[in-house]
Amino acid sequence: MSAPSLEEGAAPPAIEVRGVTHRYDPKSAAAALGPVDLVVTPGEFVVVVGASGCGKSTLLRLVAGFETASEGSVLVHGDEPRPGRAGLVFQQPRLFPWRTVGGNIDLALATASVPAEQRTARREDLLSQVGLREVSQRRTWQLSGGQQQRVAIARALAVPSDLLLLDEPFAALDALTRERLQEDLRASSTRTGGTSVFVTHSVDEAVFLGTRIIVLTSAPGRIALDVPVPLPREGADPAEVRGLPEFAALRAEVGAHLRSVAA
Ligand SMILES: Nc1ncnc2c1ncn2[C@@H]1O[C@H](COP(=O)(O)OP(=O)(O)OP(=O)(O)O)[C@@H](O)[C@H]1O
Repeated sequence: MSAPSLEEGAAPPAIEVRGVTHRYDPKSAAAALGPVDLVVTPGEFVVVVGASGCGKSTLLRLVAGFETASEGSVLVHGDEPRPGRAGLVFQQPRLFPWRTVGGNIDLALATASVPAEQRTARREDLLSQVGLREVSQRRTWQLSGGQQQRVAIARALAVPSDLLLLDEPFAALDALTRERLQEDLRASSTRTGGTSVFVTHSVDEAVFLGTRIIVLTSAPGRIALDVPVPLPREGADPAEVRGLPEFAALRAEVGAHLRSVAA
């Protein structure tokens, strides 16, 4: 028996967006997004930036399986996207306020069919990752905004998924908490090697978090810039990364593109 060729054995892309245009109103000529072509390799951390209303959330919703493209196709690891396939984090944490912090994580673990006997250890591990073990018994409404967002991130990580979709998850946070969560997310995505797509309005955040940055044009969003981020990740000190000349150069390049597509 001959060995499979590389071509046959090659894993499909994490995300494959081909010729996608999306209209929320099928009768309207106005598209919310597209046409867009985008292929994301497993392990990439893609950050999407662009003017308000250009279709960033629409792109995430198509990949999450909440919307079906009006034209073109979207595949996630070679399959049709379906809700529940990817971990999701939104700007508002959307927690269950009547449950404790630990209870929110437990629910996610149960929904993800993690065996009951493994849930406690997994919950404690996730809460440690986001620095919330000491507040496990509190109700979520007793937490600060930053803590609530960390619960939402732990909950997204509770669902074993190789794909994380994040829609402006840090937008409502104070600067210090935002920086701390950016550092946690950068480190955890480097450690786990999962694929992430992250939407933000902050160019700084895009350059710090991403391994690749996509700038969309104004509505309907098309890809105006698609650049790799040439910054160290594994074991890199966040302050040093932010101070590198390459960081400043890319921030200037992405900022200039954003201004030119908004003009
Ligand atoms: N559920 C919906 N029904 C109808 N139109 C929608 C819906 N969601 C978004 N739109 C429209 O689609 C376009 C793109 O919206 P989208 O939320 O994807 O943009 P965005 O880039 O994420 O914006 P922002 O940066 O302001 O969050 C906008 O014109 C918006 O009004």
